[in-house]
Amino acid sequence: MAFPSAVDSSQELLNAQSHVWNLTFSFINSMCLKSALQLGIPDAIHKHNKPITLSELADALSITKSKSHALFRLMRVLVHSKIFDKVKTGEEEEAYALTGTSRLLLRDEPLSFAHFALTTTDRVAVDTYHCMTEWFRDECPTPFETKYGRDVWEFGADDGKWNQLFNKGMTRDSELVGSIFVRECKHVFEGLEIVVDVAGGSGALAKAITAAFPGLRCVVLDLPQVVDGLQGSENVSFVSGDMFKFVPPADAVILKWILHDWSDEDCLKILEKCKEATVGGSGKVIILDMVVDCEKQEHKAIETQLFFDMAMMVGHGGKERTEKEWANLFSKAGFQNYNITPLLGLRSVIEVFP
Ligand SMILES: C[S@@+](CC[C@H](N)C(=O)[O-])C[C@H]1O[C@@H](n2cnc3c(N)ncnc32)[C@H](O)[C@@H]1O
Ligand SMILES: O=c1cc(-c2ccc(O)c(O)c2)oc2c(O)c(O)ccc12
Repeated sequence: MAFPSAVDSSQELLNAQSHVWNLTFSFINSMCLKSALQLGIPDAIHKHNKPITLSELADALSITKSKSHALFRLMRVLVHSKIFDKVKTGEEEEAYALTGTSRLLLRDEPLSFAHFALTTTDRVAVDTYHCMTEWFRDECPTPFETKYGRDVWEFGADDGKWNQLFNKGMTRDSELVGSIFVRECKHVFEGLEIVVDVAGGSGALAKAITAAFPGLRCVVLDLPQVVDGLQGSENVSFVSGDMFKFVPPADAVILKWILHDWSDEDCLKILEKCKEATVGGSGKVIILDMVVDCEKQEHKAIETQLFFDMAMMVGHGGKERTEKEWANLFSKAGFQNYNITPLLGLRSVIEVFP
């Protein structure tokens, strides 16, 4: 039998096969996480107040008796991927406990990541990856459009369930990011009286900012399906509209997790509207997004950024950008200067000045 030319020993062949097996089954990690969230495993362990045994967990989740061995196997994968911990509670007995990761997955915690994980693993999003190959050969802007015949925002206007799931995931992320942003980046808000959060979703970031800086007013601009019916407050107001057409005037404009959704061409249009909005072009734009760096970061962080980049390509026709790509964009949009402050894990605050 002829071996492929790059594989010149049995050991290398077996390693290569194992590597391919691992990659082809990698989606199982996402699907096990999704199932754990849908079954409510993190919440059941939390509610138990101490490590929970398999049979206690099966009872708490109302698992069909004959499936309890399947639950053991699901938990084994989740312990392996460090979502849960397995601890000894007696001579023989073992029980499951939460880890730092699963604490973030509790549904009703203020900074829960559960809704976000349920959005990215939802069938609506996952099915688009099956269309990547078809998309490479068709004329559609994104695999999302190859699959659904319209873009993700038009889809959200039609599909209330997806719209709600997506917005809830974003809201929780903005609560998490907002709490850190206002604590770590006070300097960003100095001298500002009114800011617009462009495509600011349901206003979670605006609420965090105005709570931390009571002298500040924040206008949240987003599409009708997101902001219609939302109640403002003394310092937060909602405007329904299209950021490609009009951005309300302000001292500064915030764009959190917006520009990575769009192509360079669309980003230039958005930045142009933002520039016009900042008092005749003299205010700054505050961007919260990733700055990709494939040299300085460690392997897993790079992989996460590359996954995000694919998600942006598949879902939106957007991309994650390196500092050089950001700088290029700012210069083309007519800005003179920028300043990057790493904020939270993989994301940074980028202040852009006219
Ligand atoms: C990825 S979400 C980010 C939401 C929010 N900034 C956050 O980080 O939680 C992108 C947002 O852009 C909004 N959006 C998309 N197209 C828009 C447009 N043309 N004008 C205004 N908002 C838009 C979506 O409705 C959505 O809320
Ligand atoms: O994790 C995300 C996932 C997606 C997403 C949407 C539709 C899809 O079909 C898809 O495959 C992925 O959208 C995001 C987004 O728009 C953000 O700004 C930030 C994070 C995400």
